[in-house]
Amino acid sequence: MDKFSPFLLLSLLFLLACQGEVVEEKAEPSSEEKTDSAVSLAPAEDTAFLYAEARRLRQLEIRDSLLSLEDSAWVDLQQLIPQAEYEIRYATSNNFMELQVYDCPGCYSRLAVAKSLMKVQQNLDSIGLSLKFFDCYRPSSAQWALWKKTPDPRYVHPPKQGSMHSRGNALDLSLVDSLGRELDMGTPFDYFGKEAYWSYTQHSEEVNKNRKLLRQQMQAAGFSTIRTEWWHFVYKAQRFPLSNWQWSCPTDSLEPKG
Ligand SMILES: C[C@@H](N)C(=O)N[C@H](C)C(=O)O
Ligand SMILES: [Zn+2]
Repeated sequence: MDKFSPFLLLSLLFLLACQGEVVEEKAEPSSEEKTDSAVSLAPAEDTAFLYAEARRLRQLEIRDSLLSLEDSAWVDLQQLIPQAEYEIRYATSNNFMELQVYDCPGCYSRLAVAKSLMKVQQNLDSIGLSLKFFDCYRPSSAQWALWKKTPDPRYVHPPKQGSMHSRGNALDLSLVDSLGRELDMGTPFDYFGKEAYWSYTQHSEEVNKNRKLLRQQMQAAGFSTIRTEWWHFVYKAQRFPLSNWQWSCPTDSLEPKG
Protein backbone atom coordinates (compact mmCIF):
# COMPACT_ATOMS: atom_id res chain seq x y z
CA MET A 1 0.00 0.00 0.00
CA ASP A 2 1.07 3.59 -0.61
CA LYS A 3 2.43 5.82 2.14
CA PHE A 4 -0.26 6.85 4.62
CA SER A 5 -0.87 10.50 5.46
CA PRO A 6 -1.25 11.46 9.12
CA PHE A 7 -5.00 11.83 8.45
CA LEU A 8 -5.21 8.34 7.09
CA LEU A 9 -3.18 6.88 9.95
CA LEU A 10 -5.46 8.59 12.47
CA SER A 11 -8.48 7.21 10.65
CA LEU A 12 -7.01 3.74 10.76
CA LEU A 13 -6.20 4.03 14.47
CA PHE A 14 -9.78 5.15 15.04
CA LEU A 15 -11.04 2.17 13.08
CA LEU A 16 -8.80 -0.17 15.05
CA ALA A 17 -10.15 1.31 18.30
CA CYS A 18 -13.73 0.72 17.11
CA GLN A 19 -12.72 -2.77 16.15
CA GLY A 20 -11.58 -3.37 19.75
CA GLU A 21 -15.03 -2.51 21.07
CA VAL A 22 -16.65 -4.97 18.70
CA VAL A 23 -14.24 -7.74 19.71
CA GLU A 24 -15.14 -7.22 23.40
CA GLU A 25 -18.81 -7.83 22.61
CA LYS A 26 -18.04 -11.27 21.16
CA ALA A 27 -18.88 -14.46 23.09
CA GLU A 28 -16.45 -15.79 25.68
CA PRO A 29 -13.51 -17.33 23.79
CA SER A 30 -12.71 -21.03 24.14
CA SER A 31 -9.68 -22.00 26.25
CA GLU A 32 -7.75 -22.64 23.04
CA GLU A 33 -8.55 -19.12 21.82
CA LYS A 34 -7.59 -17.71 25.20
CA THR A 35 -4.15 -19.28 24.95
CA ASP A 36 -3.64 -17.65 21.54
CA SER A 37 -5.06 -14.28 22.50
CA ALA A 38 -1.73 -12.67 23.27
CA VAL A 39 -0.61 -13.08 19.67
CA SER A 40 -3.92 -13.16 17.72
CA LEU A 41 -4.84 -10.23 15.49
CA ALA A 42 -8.21 -9.16 14.10
CA PRO A 43 -9.99 -11.91 12.12
CA ALA A 44 -9.27 -11.97 8.38
CA GLU A 45 -12.57 -10.32 7.40
CA ASP A 46 -11.92 -7.45 9.84
CA THR A 47 -8.45 -6.96 8.39
CA ALA A 48 -9.91 -6.98 4.87
CA PHE A 49 -12.44 -4.38 5.97
CA LEU A 50 -9.68 -2.18 7.41
CA TYR A 51 -7.67 -2.41 4.20
CA ALA A 52 -10.74 -1.61 2.09
CA GLU A 53 -11.52 1.36 4.31
CA ALA A 54 -7.91 2.59 4.14
CA ARG A 55 -8.04 2.31 0.32
CA ARG A 56 -11.32 4.22 0.20
CA LEU A 57 -9.92 7.02 2.36
CA ARG A 58 -6.75 7.15 0.27
CA GLN A 59 -8.85 7.47 -2.92
CA LEU A 60 -10.85 10.32 -1.40
CA GLU A 61 -7.61 12.03 -0.45
CA ILE A 62 -6.21 11.67 -4.01
CA ARG A 63 -9.49 12.90 -5.49
CA ASP A 64 -9.53 15.99 -3.25
CA SER A 65 -5.93 16.82 -4.08
CA LEU A 66 -6.62 16.53 -7.84
CA LEU A 67 -9.71 18.72 -7.59
CA SER A 68 -7.68 21.48 -5.96
CA LEU A 69 -5.30 21.80 -8.94
CA GLU A 70 -5.53 24.49 -11.63
CA ASP A 71 -7.93 24.12 -14.59
CA SER A 72 -5.16 23.16 -17.03
CA ALA A 73 -3.60 20.43 -14.84
CA TRP A 74 -3.46 16.90 -16.24
CA VAL A 75 -5.68 14.62 -14.20
CA ASP A 76 -6.27 10.88 -14.32
CA LEU A 77 -9.96 10.35 -15.09
CA GLN A 78 -9.86 6.89 -13.54
CA GLN A 79 -9.17 8.54 -10.19
CA LEU A 80 -11.96 11.10 -10.57
CA ILE A 81 -14.58 8.92 -12.28
CA PRO A 82 -13.88 5.41 -10.96
CA GLN A 83 -17.39 4.16 -11.81
CA ALA A 84 -16.84 4.68 -15.58
CA GLU A 85 -15.45 2.03 -17.93
CA TYR A 86 -12.05 2.43 -19.58
CA GLU A 87 -10.94 0.58 -22.70
CA ILE A 88 -8.14 2.67 -24.11
CA ARG A 89 -7.99 1.23 -27.59
CA TYR A 90 -4.72 2.80 -28.77
CA ALA A 91 -3.00 1.01 -25.88
CA THR A 92 -4.02 -2.26 -27.59
CA SER A 93 -3.91 -3.47 -31.20
CA ASN A 94 -7.73 -3.47 -31.32
CA ASN A 95 -8.01 -0.19 -33.23
CA PHE A 96 -8.02 1.05 -36.83
CA MET A 97 -4.20 1.13 -36.83
CA GLU A 98 -4.12 -2.56 -35.84
CA LEU A 99 -1.12 -1.49 -33.80
CA GLN A 100 -0.45 -0.56 -30.18
CA VAL A 101 0.21 3.20 -30.19
CA TYR A 102 0.51 3.94 -26.44
CA ASP A 103 3.00 2.14 -24.18
CA CYS A 104 0.24 1.58 -21.63
CA PRO A 105 -3.38 2.65 -21.11
CA GLY A 106 -4.00 6.11 -19.67
CA CYS A 107 -7.10 8.31 -19.63
CA TYR A 108 -6.11 11.89 -18.83
CA SER A 109 -7.69 15.28 -19.49
CA ARG A 110 -7.36 18.84 -18.22
CA LEU A 111 -8.99 19.31 -14.81
CA ALA A 112 -11.69 21.70 -16.15
CA VAL A 113 -12.72 19.05 -18.69
CA ALA A 114 -12.72 16.32 -16.04
CA LYS A 115 -15.02 18.35 -13.79
CA SER A 116 -17.61 18.52 -16.60
CA LEU A 117 -17.29 14.79 -17.23
CA MET A 118 -17.88 14.16 -13.52
CA LYS A 119 -21.20 16.01 -13.86
CA VAL A 120 -22.16 13.83 -16.83
CA GLN A 121 -21.33 10.67 -14.87
CA GLN A 122 -23.30 11.95 -11.88
CA ASN A 123 -26.40 12.32 -14.09
CA LEU A 124 -25.81 8.89 -15.61
CA ASP A 125 -25.52 7.32 -12.12
CA SER A 126 -29.16 8.23 -11.51
CA ILE A 127 -30.31 6.27 -14.59
CA GLY A 128 -28.04 3.25 -14.11
CA LEU A 129 -25.62 4.08 -16.94
CA SER A 130 -21.93 4.95 -17.18
CA LEU A 131 -19.49 6.54 -19.54
CA LYS A 132 -17.07 4.27 -21.38
CA PHE A 133 -13.83 5.91 -22.52
CA PHE A 134 -12.01 4.73 -25.65
CA ASP A 135 -9.51 7.59 -25.81
CA CYS A 136 -8.78 10.72 -23.81
CA TYR A 137 -5.67 12.94 -23.97
CA ARG A 138 -3.56 11.93 -26.98
CA PRO A 139 0.06 13.17 -27.21
CA SER A 140 0.90 15.00 -30.48
CA SER A 141 3.35 12.25 -31.42
CA ALA A 142 0.49 9.71 -31.32
CA GLN A 143 -1.65 12.02 -33.49
CA TRP A 144 1.11 11.94 -36.11
CA ALA A 145 1.07 8.13 -36.01
CA LEU A 146 -2.73 8.04 -36.57
CA TRP A 147 -2.47 10.62 -39.37
CA LYS A 148 0.21 8.61 -41.20
CA LYS A 149 -2.18 5.65 -41.33
CA THR A 150 -5.32 7.67 -42.25
CA PRO A 151 -4.50 11.16 -43.59
CA ASP A 152 -8.19 12.03 -43.93
CA PRO A 153 -9.32 15.12 -41.98
CA ARG A 154 -12.88 13.81 -41.74
CA TYR A 155 -11.64 11.12 -39.33
CA VAL A 156 -8.19 12.13 -38.02
CA HIS A 157 -7.41 15.76 -37.25
CA PRO A 158 -4.29 16.99 -39.11
CA PRO A 159 -1.46 16.97 -36.53
CA LYS A 160 0.00 20.20 -37.93
CA GLN A 161 -3.09 22.01 -36.63
CA GLY A 162 -3.28 19.71 -33.63
CA SER A 163 -6.13 17.51 -32.44
CA MET A 164 -8.36 18.60 -29.57
CA HIS A 165 -7.24 15.33 -27.97
CA SER A 166 -3.68 16.70 -27.87
CA ARG A 167 -4.95 19.76 -25.99
CA GLY A 168 -6.62 17.58 -23.36
CA ASN A 169 -9.97 18.97 -24.60
CA ALA A 170 -11.43 15.92 -26.38
CA LEU A 171 -12.66 12.48 -25.45
CA ASP A 172 -13.81 9.45 -27.43
CA LEU A 173 -16.55 7.75 -25.45
CA SER A 174 -19.83 5.85 -25.37
CA LEU A 175 -22.40 4.68 -22.80
CA VAL A 176 -22.66 1.34 -20.97
CA ASP A 177 -25.43 -0.17 -18.86
CA SER A 178 -25.03 -1.33 -15.25
CA LEU A 179 -23.55 -4.63 -16.49
CA GLY A 180 -20.91 -2.82 -18.56
CA ARG A 181 -22.61 -3.60 -21.89
CA GLU A 182 -22.19 -0.90 -24.52
CA LEU A 183 -25.39 0.76 -25.73
CA ASP A 184 -25.88 0.26 -29.47
CA MET A 185 -24.68 3.39 -31.27
CA GLY A 186 -25.01 1.91 -34.75
CA THR A 187 -21.29 1.45 -35.46
CA PRO A 188 -18.23 0.51 -33.45
CA PHE A 189 -15.80 3.16 -32.17
CA ASP A 190 -13.54 4.51 -34.96
CA TYR A 191 -15.77 3.24 -37.75
CA PHE A 192 -14.76 5.65 -40.50
CA GLY A 193 -17.83 5.86 -42.71
CA LYS A 194 -21.21 7.54 -43.19
CA GLU A 195 -22.96 5.23 -40.69
CA ALA A 196 -21.00 6.93 -37.89
CA TYR A 197 -22.16 10.43 -38.89
CA TRP A 198 -24.74 12.18 -36.74
CA SER A 199 -26.77 12.85 -39.89
CA TYR A 200 -27.11 9.18 -40.91
CA THR A 201 -30.85 8.45 -41.01
CA GLN A 202 -31.04 4.67 -41.53
CA HIS A 203 -30.35 3.52 -37.98
CA SER A 204 -32.96 1.79 -35.78
CA GLU A 205 -35.08 3.70 -33.24
CA GLU A 206 -32.96 2.16 -30.48
CA VAL A 207 -29.72 3.52 -31.98
CA ASN A 208 -31.29 6.95 -32.50
CA LYS A 209 -32.47 6.98 -28.88
CA ASN A 210 -29.04 5.95 -27.53
CA ARG A 211 -27.20 8.53 -29.63
CA LYS A 212 -29.63 11.24 -28.60
CA LEU A 213 -29.11 10.42 -24.93
CA LEU A 214 -25.31 10.48 -25.31
CA ARG A 215 -25.38 13.80 -27.19
CA GLN A 216 -27.83 15.43 -24.77
CA GLN A 217 -25.82 14.38 -21.73
CA MET A 218 -22.56 15.65 -23.21
CA GLN A 219 -23.95 18.90 -24.64
CA ALA A 220 -25.63 19.73 -21.31
CA ALA A 221 -22.17 19.59 -19.69
CA GLY A 222 -20.54 21.88 -22.26
CA PHE A 223 -19.25 19.50 -24.94
CA SER A 224 -19.70 19.84 -28.71
CA THR A 225 -19.78 17.12 -31.37
CA ILE A 226 -18.17 16.74 -34.79
CA ARG A 227 -20.16 15.79 -37.88
CA THR A 228 -18.45 12.49 -38.69
CA GLU A 229 -17.89 10.66 -35.38
CA TRP A 230 -20.63 9.95 -32.80
CA TRP A 231 -17.99 9.11 -30.12
CA HIS A 232 -15.90 12.33 -30.30
CA PHE A 233 -16.70 15.19 -27.88
CA VAL A 234 -14.91 18.50 -27.36
CA TYR A 235 -15.00 20.64 -24.23
CA LYS A 236 -15.87 24.15 -25.39
CA ALA A 237 -15.38 26.56 -22.51
CA GLN A 238 -11.56 26.73 -22.70
CA ARG A 239 -9.07 25.73 -25.39
CA PHE A 240 -5.86 24.41 -23.86
CA PRO A 241 -2.42 24.40 -25.54
CA LEU A 242 -1.21 21.46 -27.62
CA SER A 243 0.98 19.00 -25.73
CA ASN A 244 3.20 15.99 -26.21
CA TRP A 245 3.27 15.18 -22.48
CA GLN A 246 3.44 11.40 -21.91
CA TRP A 247 1.90 9.68 -18.91
CA SER A 248 4.15 7.29 -17.04
CA CYS A 249 3.69 3.54 -17.27
CA PRO A 250 4.33 0.91 -14.61
CA THR A 251 7.73 -0.54 -15.51
CA ASP A 252 6.37 -4.09 -16.00
CA SER A 253 3.87 -2.85 -18.67
CA LEU A 254 6.60 -1.71 -21.05
CA GLU A 255 6.48 -4.71 -23.34
CA PRO A 256 7.46 -4.61 -26.99
CA LYS A 257 4.76 -3.06 -29.20
CA GLY A 258 3.53 -4.85 -32.27
C1 LIG B 1 -9.18 9.10 -34.66
C2 LIG B 1 -10.45 9.46 -33.96
N1 LIG B 1 -10.63 8.64 -32.81
C3 LIG B 1 -10.45 10.92 -33.57
O1 LIG B 1 -10.28 11.24 -32.42
N2 LIG B 1 -10.62 11.80 -34.57
C4 LIG B 1 -10.58 13.22 -34.34
C5 LIG B 1 -11.12 13.96 -35.52
C6 LIG B 1 -9.16 13.71 -34.06
O2 LIG B 1 -8.22 13.12 -34.62
O3 LIG B 1 -9.01 14.69 -33.34
ZN1 LIG C 1 -11.76 11.77 -30.87
